[in-house]
Amino acid sequence: MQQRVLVEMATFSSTHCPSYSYSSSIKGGQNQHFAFSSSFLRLSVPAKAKFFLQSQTSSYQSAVLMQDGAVATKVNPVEKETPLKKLKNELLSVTSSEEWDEKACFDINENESTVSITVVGASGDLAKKKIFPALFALYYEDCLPKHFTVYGYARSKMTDAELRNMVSKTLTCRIDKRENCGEKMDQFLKRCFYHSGQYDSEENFAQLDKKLKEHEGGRVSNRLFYLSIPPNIFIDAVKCASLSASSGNGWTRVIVEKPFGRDSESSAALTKALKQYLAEDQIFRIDHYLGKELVENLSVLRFSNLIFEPLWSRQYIRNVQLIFSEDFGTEGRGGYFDHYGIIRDIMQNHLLQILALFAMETPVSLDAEDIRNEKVKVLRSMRPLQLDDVVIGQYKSHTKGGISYPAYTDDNTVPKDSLTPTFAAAALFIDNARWDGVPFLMKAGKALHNKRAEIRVQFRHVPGNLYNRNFGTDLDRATNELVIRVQPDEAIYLKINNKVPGLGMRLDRSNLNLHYAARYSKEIPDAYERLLLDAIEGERRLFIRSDELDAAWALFTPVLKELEEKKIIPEYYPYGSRGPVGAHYLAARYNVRWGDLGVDQ
Ligand SMILES: NC(=O)C1=CN([C@@H]2O[C@H](COP(=O)(O)OP(=O)(O)OC[C@H]3O[C@@H](n4cnc5c(N)ncnc54)[C@H](OP(=O)(O)O)[C@@H]3O)[C@@H](O)[C@H]2O)C=CC1
Ligand SMILES: O=C1O[C@H](COP(=O)(O)O)[C@@H](O)[C@H](O)[C@H]1O
Repeated sequence: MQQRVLVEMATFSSTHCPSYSYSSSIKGGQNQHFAFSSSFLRLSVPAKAKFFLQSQTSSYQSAVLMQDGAVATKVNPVEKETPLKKLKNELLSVTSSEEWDEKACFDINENESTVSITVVGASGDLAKKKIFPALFALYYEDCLPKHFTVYGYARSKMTDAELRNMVSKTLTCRIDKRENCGEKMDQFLKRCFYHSGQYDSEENFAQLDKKLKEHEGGRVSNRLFYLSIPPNIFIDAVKCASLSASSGNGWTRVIVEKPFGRDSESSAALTKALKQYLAEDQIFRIDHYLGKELVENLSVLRFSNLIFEPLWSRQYIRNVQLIFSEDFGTEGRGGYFDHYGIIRDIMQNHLLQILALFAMETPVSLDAEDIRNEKVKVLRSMRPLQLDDVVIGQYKSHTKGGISYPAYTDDNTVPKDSLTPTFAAAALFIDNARWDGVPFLMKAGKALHNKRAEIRVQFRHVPGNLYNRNFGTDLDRATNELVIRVQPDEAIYLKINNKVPGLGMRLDRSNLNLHYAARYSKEIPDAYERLLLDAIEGERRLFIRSDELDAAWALFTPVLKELEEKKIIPEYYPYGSRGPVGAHYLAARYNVRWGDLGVDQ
């Protein structure tokens, strides 16, 4: 008996979804922009056909091995008219017709497959603020498959109409495309439903399953569960969703929100528990910073510009700074935050992910596994953070212009004697040939003077600089600095020295500036849009693999334990200030000045 495998083909057509392109991730593909389309072909074929398909990179631009040995192939869009016939003929040319079962071959076209997206924790903050608006934006941009249903699931009692009313208050339209917005919203809301249930009730999830099946109407059903719930109930929800509401004939994927544990042990326990119910390739651990436009652009900047990559090492780079600041406090999330603190909330994930993309070696390809392999390697080359290399702070109340701003511990859900840091600065090092000795400084804080996320790359001094005397004693001011402003007001600018026009010889500092708002009229999509679309597409590049997570926790767990065991008291800083002065001393120890605090930022 021949071993049989499942082959899945998706034909891509040029939809209106402009924000999405697969061209970059397809080996041998041309630079075409094409996007999600739900036309699938699923075949049960003899195993040898699988290898045939994988070799057909000209007709089938990529063949990706999926769970259970299935192969997902993406078909060249120009051939989208005849995928079934073409594939069948080509399969027949390498196998005899009796070898494959005609009955097991079925065409899952637009009318026969569906995607159900269940937002678990639909009544919560993240669902309202980010997930429903992102789903609507995808719908508005024509990026969702033809047949999709959105289900809200939570314990709160709500009717479909009440959910729709709640969701409608959060939806906005793209600034540059307001046409038919109201109409589109109504259409989207009609596809949204609600089911009330407990997170640990298989019975309640079975009821959800029944409702999903009614919407799926016998089509091949693909199901995405977005766990937008507190971490202590992740496992219950995964267990119930997987046992009682998995798809019977399509894929089932689960997006898991951070925090993924609070140290190495709890993270490993979470991974182990998740893997009781899901395979690794069904788990999509989200770090929404990876979906931000300028974070995605990091690889393009590095690997498609000749001028940057040669400079990307200890030879030319003096230090790298990863800076996150928010101009508001924990506001309503104090209960969650106090258990985690800023190092776990921002540094161990968002900033470290940016660092990994910034510092990794060139991946073999743009495939998810190749990129994630390189990220793991660089994380594993890093030295665990030392207590001496960390400064922590906590905001205290402050009155400015007659307005009084609260202290962190004024939050009712935070213990009055909490030592949880709301600010931290840290110096990290990568012990590999490229980065040996280069400090990677991180700074993250809440209730600071501004809201910003950026990467600053400070280059070395020009050796034997002919113009040294024009700079005075402050040579640092004359060095080049590359700033990648992730948010707000996305930009990439390079600080250079130039001559002030005129007869004299005065030098000036100027910015070569790629300012996104000036360069592109299109609004930048929210990170959650990109990530949701990727999860629907099965694209894992921007999600965290379990070994990445282990490596990330290994760097921070010892110092987090030490801070807690030694009950290190944070340095208090006023709400709305630039944070504790200790951050400057830490940077100074490595001859660094924070770039965001200079006169010409
Ligand atoms: N909010 C944000 O900005 C961000 C959140 N996250 C992560 O996303 C997830 C969701 O966040 P968020 O929406 O803020 O969370 P919420 O605290 O708003 O919780 C979401 C929903 O879960 C249910 N819930 C809350 N507490 C409990 C509990 N103790 N036991 C059982 N159910 C509970 C509630 O629904 P009901 O009572 O109706 O069942 C609530 O509406 C969390 O893991 C969070 O860490 C990550 C990044 C940013
Ligand atoms: O994950 C988190 O991120 C937000 C900041 O996200 P942003 O996209 O608005 O920059 C932060 O406020 C929150 O504490 C943290 O959990």
